[in-house]
Amino acid sequence: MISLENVTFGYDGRAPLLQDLTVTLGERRIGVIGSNGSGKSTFARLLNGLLTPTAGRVTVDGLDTRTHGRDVRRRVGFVFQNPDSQIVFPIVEEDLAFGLKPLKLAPAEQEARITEVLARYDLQAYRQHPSHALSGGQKQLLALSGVLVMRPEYLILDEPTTLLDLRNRTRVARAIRDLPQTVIAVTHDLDLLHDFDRVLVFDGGQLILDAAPPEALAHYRALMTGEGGTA
Ligand SMILES: Nc1ncnc2c1ncn2[C@@H]1O[C@H](COP(=O)(O)OP(=O)(O)OP(=O)(O)O)[C@@H](O)[C@H]1O
Repeated sequence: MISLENVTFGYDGRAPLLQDLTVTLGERRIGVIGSNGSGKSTFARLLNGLLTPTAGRVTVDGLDTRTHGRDVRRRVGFVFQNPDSQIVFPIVEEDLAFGLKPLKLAPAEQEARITEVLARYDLQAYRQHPSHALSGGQKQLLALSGVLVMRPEYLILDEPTTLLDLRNRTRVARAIRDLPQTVIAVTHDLDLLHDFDRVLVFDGGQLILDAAPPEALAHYRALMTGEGGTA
């Protein structure tokens, strides 16, 4: 369970973006939507301690992100919006192996995990390939694979499908559906959210609605298009 208690957060020298936010995230599939600049990525980064609150606290299974940052980041995997911020090694398999290092797995287990995740996203042929020479979508899949291979208990995805074609978008949607972990996905891809358990809608740094997908998506569509009523 991830809990935010009276969380306020502002970037250095700026007025608070999020103010006095209290919310508990326990469902398996939680979507986060809202206009550009509404605070979604900031919210996501608070969930694994990449950012810490200016006031209030965020806990993951009772661990405070401020005081237990390392433990929290081990439990909560984060896939960045821009895969280039995540891919650090020049060769695909090295990049996957790097994330596994701290887990100190037996070599056979490490090998099995890497092979499985590459197969899942059709990247087997790119195992020895330079990471920087992958296409944008393949990089997004590699960034996701690099986190999945560590099997964190929670997974935060910031715009996981922006660069993907329909086949890969479907793959990622299926992966999200089938993963046993809690997944919190920030997205503008509303189709992804239809079978989610819960959707949070942000606007101007405020959590304006916390509801099941039909209600949240209809509200968001009306907000964005200026049309009242349902979607
Ligand atoms: N590192 C930063 N330093 C200062 N301000 C920032 C920083 N990152 C984001 N902001 C500001 O905080 C606000 C919210 O940004 P955030 O990235 O959380 O929005 P978002 O809802 O994820 O947007 P998008 O849909 O465009 O990705 C914006 O006004 C943005 O300019």
